[in-house]
Amino acid sequence: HWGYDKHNGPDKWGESYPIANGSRQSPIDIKSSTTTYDEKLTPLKLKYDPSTSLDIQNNGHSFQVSFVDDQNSSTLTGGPVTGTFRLKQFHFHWGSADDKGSEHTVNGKCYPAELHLVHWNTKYPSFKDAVDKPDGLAVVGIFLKIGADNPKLQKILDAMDAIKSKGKQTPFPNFDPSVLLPSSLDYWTYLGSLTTPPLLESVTWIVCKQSISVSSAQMKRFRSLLFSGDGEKACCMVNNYRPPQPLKGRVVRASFK
Ligand SMILES: NS(=O)(=O)c1ccc2o/c(=N\O)[nH]c2c1
Ligand SMILES: [Zn+2]
Repeated sequence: HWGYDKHNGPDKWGESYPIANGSRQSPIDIKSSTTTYDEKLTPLKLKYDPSTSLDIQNNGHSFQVSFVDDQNSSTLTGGPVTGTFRLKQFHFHWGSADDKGSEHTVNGKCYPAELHLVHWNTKYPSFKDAVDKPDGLAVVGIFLKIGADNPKLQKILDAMDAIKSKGKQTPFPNFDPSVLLPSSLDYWTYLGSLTTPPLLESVTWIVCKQSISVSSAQMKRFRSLLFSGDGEKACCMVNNYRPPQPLKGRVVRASFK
């Protein structure tokens, strides 16, 4: 099964998922000097209802908070997208140390972690129907930068003891993902893919320019999660990020000057 170590990691994914070498793969390095400001880009509108948060789980390659998505209660509209996208889940990617861990990079700079808020296009009946369509998903990426303890992460960190190993899940009610958003929603946007297998080229990426903070101590707690399941040889969940992929002629637009 795919993973992030030498024998099943990103360099090997192409053997089972040939789209790994496709024309719109993610993540990418965002070279700010080659992005183009697009005045037609409207502000991102994120409307989240905390009562839609459901549970938090360790799925063996990250941990994710899932949301009830049978109504337009938590949505993304505006920005580069047309129509209404529903929040399905959010998750993170991080490194084994503070000098790496993000998937997107900015002018070659890595961040210690990256948050992904995953939304699906309601022109399709469900996430499963949307996940393989070229306009199926919109993922908001937010960088985490080392700084002061971020109190907004506390609820997530406190739930980690209950989901230490692969397959563990626990209720996670009344969580408002808005608390994880940076103060400015200026963004870069480009057409890309899922950054994990099946690497489907269905994502409109919306990467925020402004990061949120996380402390080194808080990052250490992310790294205490396990890729492995109970009874398996313990393997720390670290470096669960795909490196930047070729741009292949794509344009990255900026919502800001
Ligand atoms: N890491 S990512 O590109 O945000 C992402 C988002 C949703 C996803 O669903 C997946 N399999 O069903 N992989 C995946 C990756
Ligand atoms: Zn992700």
